[in-house]
Amino acid sequence: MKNALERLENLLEKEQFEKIKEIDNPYLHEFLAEWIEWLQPSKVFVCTDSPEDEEYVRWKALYYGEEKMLEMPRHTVHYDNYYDQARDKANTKLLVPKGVTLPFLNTMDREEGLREIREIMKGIMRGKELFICFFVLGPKNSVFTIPAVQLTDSAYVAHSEFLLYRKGYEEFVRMGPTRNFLKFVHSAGELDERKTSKNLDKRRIYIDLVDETVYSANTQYGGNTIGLKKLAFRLTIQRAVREGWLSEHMFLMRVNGPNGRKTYFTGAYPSMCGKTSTAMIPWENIVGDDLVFIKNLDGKARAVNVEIGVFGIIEGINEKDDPIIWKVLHSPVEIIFSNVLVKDGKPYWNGMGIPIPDEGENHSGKWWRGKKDKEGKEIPPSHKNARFTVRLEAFPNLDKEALENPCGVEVGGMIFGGRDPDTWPPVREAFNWQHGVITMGASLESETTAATLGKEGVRAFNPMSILDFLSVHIGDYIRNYLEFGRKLKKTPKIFAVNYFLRENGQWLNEKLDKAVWLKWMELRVHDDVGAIETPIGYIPKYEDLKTLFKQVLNKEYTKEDYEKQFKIRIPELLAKIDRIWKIYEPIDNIPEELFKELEAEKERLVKAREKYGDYISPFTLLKS
Ligand SMILES: Nc1nc2c(ncn2[C@@H]2O[C@H](COP(=O)(O)OP(=O)(O)OP(=O)(O)O)[C@@H](O)[C@H]2O)c(=O)[nH]1
Ligand SMILES: O=C([O-])CC(=O)C(=O)O
Ligand SMILES: [Mn+2]
Repeated sequence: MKNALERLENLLEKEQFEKIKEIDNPYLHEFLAEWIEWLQPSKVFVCTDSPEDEEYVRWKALYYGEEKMLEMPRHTVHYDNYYDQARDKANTKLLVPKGVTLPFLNTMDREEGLREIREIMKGIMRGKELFICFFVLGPKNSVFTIPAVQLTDSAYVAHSEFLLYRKGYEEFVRMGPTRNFLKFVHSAGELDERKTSKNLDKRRIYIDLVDETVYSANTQYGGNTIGLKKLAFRLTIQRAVREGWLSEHMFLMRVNGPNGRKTYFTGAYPSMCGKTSTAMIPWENIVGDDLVFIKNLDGKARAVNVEIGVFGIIEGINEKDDPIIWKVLHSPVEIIFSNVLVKDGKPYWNGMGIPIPDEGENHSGKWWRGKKDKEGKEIPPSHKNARFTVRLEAFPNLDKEALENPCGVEVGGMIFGGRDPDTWPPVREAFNWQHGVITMGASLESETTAATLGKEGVRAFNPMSILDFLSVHIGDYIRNYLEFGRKLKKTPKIFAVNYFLRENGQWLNEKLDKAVWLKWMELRVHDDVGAIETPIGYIPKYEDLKTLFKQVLNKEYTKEDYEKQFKIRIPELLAKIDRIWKIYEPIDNIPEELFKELEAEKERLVKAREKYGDYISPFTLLKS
């Protein structure tokens, strides 16, 4: 039997083999040889960190038709199959050894899963080119760095990764023999004439938690295919919980306080619930918009962006609400638009605030206004989950120093939030770490969105905004969070926000109001303003918000708006605690602190109701 390197020498052209040989890692060689033999591509390309190799991938995405050029230089468009527009939860499974049970999670017996996915992927790359790419998660040369290798037959996926992640070939060369890397094997499968995945009935995303490998087949949508994004996320959550740090679905941003003070915030909101739009708010600075690692360094919580790019939702991006993104999307920096409407080489999307053509090409193929799909549903110009992929360096508001710092930035505040129509106020601060982790993070609920296949607008339990990505027992995950805070010398303050309060079908807040909540939280981190104590935490005083609304947005903030937004809604809050309690109660291995915190919060609410009634004005609490 030949060793792996000898097999690779036979499988690869000389030039490609030389690149692999540079990396002295038998575990990598074995993995590559095994999978190249199994996938049977007709051609293999190995990407080093050189600009030429990246250029090759970019060119191949056009050559194979997975991307098309747009009018603006460096802009391309990519389409996913009409039925492949979001993360496929049903076919995404965690492969676990027999006997392991993980509440809420979609698991499958590992042996059986591996057998099935291998069967699906056998020879799947015949006639296709395989790209082998190396990246790292987090900054290079740092305690946060996690290397990963991606095998894919989609030049679009590889291209996306070049925009979203730091290159890692040199890191693999430097590391030498180690098993300490994540592995991703993806094939878009057979493509139709539009170059979109055809065999959606065989779409599978299987996550092998034992071998830290993720397999993805017969799909192209980024959330199902970009290995280092949500696929790696399952693996890094497992590592984080084992090793005592946090791997989270969060943005990371700098909020600018008085006198040049810089305060960093993370924000965990579920998919399509405002991470990107918050981190991109004018006046502040973005570090990241989706994935964050947080470690205890010298007793302080320090955070890094896992990525260097944005795979952001394009719907609703307009010049007024999102001036920064708007400008970038109209400048000749490298961008992949996905699932938007294209007419005469220009991209269009729903809610862009300018007239949209009545025909063109979109995620359904040739499109005209009024076109219906097979289900009889009218097809909008762009898909709700249509996205843009771009490097952060394109943004003038990027905090470059924070992005590049190998030690990350100190976290001043951590925010949790979701789509909640009727229960939580727009912003509030937790009494302490445990109170925040339990009643804000672990109690998060949010209405479902188009980021996943299935029904939208259904209120769903989504602790820490990671339920779709969780890969460990929820009890272990929460326990790790609590312990992480206990070990810090200084804990970040915890906040909860809600941008989505509705009354009679009307939003109670405008999109930019969040700018004011951010400034308030920044002041609270440094104890610069007071607050009103309520049964569910501290809320802002009217006077402080009035000042901030004027300062930040030049808006008059009325007492009526304040009262409507910040009244304490006792029946809804109690009903929510009941729901959350019932979710956790039957599960074993939930930390007892969780039930204690919920019980205490409930008691405070019941007492307040006895004293003040069902709906309490913040002015009433201020006086008491
Ligand atoms: N009503 C309302 N909608 C908002 C607000 N902020 C963001 N949105 C909407 O939320 C959706 C976008 O959220 P993003 O910020 O792109 O989502 P994200 O959390 O980054 O999501 P992922 O990339 O899927 O993880 C868009 O449809 C926005 O219009 C707000 O303050 N009010
Ligand atoms: O991963 C994706 O598909 C995009 C994303 O950020 C999310 O869904 O949270
Ligand atoms: Mn996300």
